[in-house]
Amino acid sequence: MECVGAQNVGAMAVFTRPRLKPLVGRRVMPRKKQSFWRMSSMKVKCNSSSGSDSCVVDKEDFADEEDYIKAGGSQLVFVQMQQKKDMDQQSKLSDELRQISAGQTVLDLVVIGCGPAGLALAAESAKLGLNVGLVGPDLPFTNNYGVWEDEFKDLGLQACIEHVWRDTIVYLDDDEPILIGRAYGRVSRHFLHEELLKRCVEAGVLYLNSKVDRIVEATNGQSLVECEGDVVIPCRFVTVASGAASGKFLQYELGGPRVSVQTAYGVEVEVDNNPFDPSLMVFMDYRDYVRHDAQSLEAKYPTFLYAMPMSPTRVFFEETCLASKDAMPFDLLKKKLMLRLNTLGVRIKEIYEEEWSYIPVGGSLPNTEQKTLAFGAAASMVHPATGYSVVRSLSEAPKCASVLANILRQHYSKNMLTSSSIPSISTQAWNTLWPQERKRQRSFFLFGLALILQLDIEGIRSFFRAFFRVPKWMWQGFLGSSLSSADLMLFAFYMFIIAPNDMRKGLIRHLLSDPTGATLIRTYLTF
Ligand SMILES: CC(C)=CCC/C(C)=C/C=C/C(C)=C/C=C/C(C)=C/C=C/C=C(C)/C=C/C=C(C)/C=C/C=C(\C)CCC=C(C)C
Repeated sequence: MECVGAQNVGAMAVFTRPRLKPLVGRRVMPRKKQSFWRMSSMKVKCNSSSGSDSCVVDKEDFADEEDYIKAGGSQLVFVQMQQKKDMDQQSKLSDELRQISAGQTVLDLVVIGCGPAGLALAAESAKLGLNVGLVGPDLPFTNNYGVWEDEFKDLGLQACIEHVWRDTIVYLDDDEPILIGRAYGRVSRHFLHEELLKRCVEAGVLYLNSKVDRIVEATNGQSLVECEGDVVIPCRFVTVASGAASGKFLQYELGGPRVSVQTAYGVEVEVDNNPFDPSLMVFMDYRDYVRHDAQSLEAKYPTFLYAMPMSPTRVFFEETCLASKDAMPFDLLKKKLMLRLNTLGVRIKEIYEEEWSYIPVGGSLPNTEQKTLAFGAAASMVHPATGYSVVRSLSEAPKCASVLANILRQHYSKNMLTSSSIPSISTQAWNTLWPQERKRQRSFFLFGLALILQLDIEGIRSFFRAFFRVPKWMWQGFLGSSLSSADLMLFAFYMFIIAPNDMRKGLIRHLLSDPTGATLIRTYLTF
C-alpha cells in the first residue's frame, strides 16, 4: 500500500473539534524563604472549578537546598484526585499534603499521562495499596473509541458505551457483504473519562496537573520526576503512559521495524439519504466509490470507510488508511470521503464534529533494560495490524499493577533494595509487560502489517476475504491480541488453506524475503 506525504503532527494525535475547555489546576505560590515545616503547615488552597485539580509548591519555597533535601527531596505537593470537592474535603486533603511534603512519603509509583492507559494503571495500582501519583495535563479525551461490545463488557465498562449496533458489516467489493456476527459499540469519551477518573478518586490516586520535563535516576534507587516550575517528585517507579509521543523519556530497541502510520479523517453529520442500515456498524467498506474519477484515487491510496449510523439521519463517517509507510495527507482523506459520500448520494446538512486521527503502528519495543517503565502506546501496546489499543491497555492495567505491587512488596518491605538491584527490578517489570510469548505474538502482527503495506486495493480485498473466512474465534482473537503464539500459527495455516493460489504464493514469498519474516521465524525459535 502506498500512501504519501508525512503530516506535520506529533507521534500520535487524535484531534476532534469542538474541543472542550481543558480542566486546569491552579498553582499556589506560598511565601518565599520559608522553612519546610512552616510551609507544610500553611493553608493550601486549590482550584475547585475543574473536575480534578492540583496545588503545587515550588522549589524556591525552601530557604535553601538543605531544607529541600531534609524534606526528602520532595517539594511536591500532590492533591488527592477528586471530582467534586467541598470545604471538609479540602482540609482532609491538606493533611495528606503535609504528610507528603514532609518527605515521610516517597511515592511508590508515578504515572505520567492522563489518557485511558495512564488513568487505568494509576487506579489499578492504587487499588492494590500502592501510593500512586498521576502527572499530566488534565484534558478531556479527544476521541470516541469504537470497541467490540463483548470486550468492553468484560472490562466492566459497558456503561461507557453510548451506542451499540447488534451486528457489524464489511463490504469488500460489489459482491455480497460479510456480516460478521459481533456487536460493536461506540464508547463515549466523556463517560470513559469520568469512569476512569472515578476509579482513580476512589482508589486514592494523587494528582498533579503539570508537564514533566525530565526523569532523573537518583543514587538511592529512587527516581525523581522533574516537572514544570521546578517541582520534583521522588518515587520508586515511574511509568510513562503519555502515548506514542513519549520518546523523550524512553529508549527503544535499535534496528527494529520502521514505524508506519494509520490515518483517518472523520465527520459526525446530519444527512439526507443515508444508505446504511442504522442497526449495523460498517467496520470496513472497501468498495470503490470513486472509480469514475480520473485514475481512481483508490488505486493509489487504498482506504476504507468506517461508518457508525447513530440514527437514520445522524452518522459518523471516517475515511481510514489502515497503514501506510508515510502518513496519508488529511486533505486527501477528506477529499476521498467527500467524493465517496457524494457518489453514495449522501447530502450533508450539518457537521457536528470533525476528527483527525494519526496513530503510529509497528516500530520497535522499548528497551527493557531502562529503569523507567512504560504502559499503553508508549510501551508499543498498539496492535500493529489494526491500530487498536484502548481495550488492551485497559485489560492489562490490573496485571501490570499487580506485578508492580508484588515487586515493591518483595524488594522494599524486606529492605532488599540496593542500587545494583534497581535495574533487575525494572527488568522484572518489563518482562511481565513484554514476555517472550508477547514478543512472538507481536512479531506475527508486524509480519502481518508489512504484508498489508505491500498490497494494492485488489490484494487487500482478497486478503480480508480470506481473513474473515477463518473461524470466528481466530479472527476475533487476532484483532483482540488474545491468540497465543501457537494459535497464531494455526491461524496462519488456516489463512493459507483458504487463500487463493496467488495469495498463498505471496504469503510464502513474504515469509522468506521480508525482514519481518526472518524476525518472525527467529522469535518463534527463541524460548
Ligand atoms: C479514533 C481512532 C482511535 C481511530 C480511528 C481510525 C479507525 C476508524 C480505525 C479503524 C481500524 C480498523 C477497522 C482496523 C481493522 C483492521 C483489521 C481487520 C486488520 C486485520 C489484519 C489481519 C492480518 C494482518 C492478517 C495476517 C495474516 C498473516 C500474517 C498470515 C500469514 C500466513 C502465512 C505466513 C502462511 C504460512 C503457511 C504455512 C506455513 C503453511
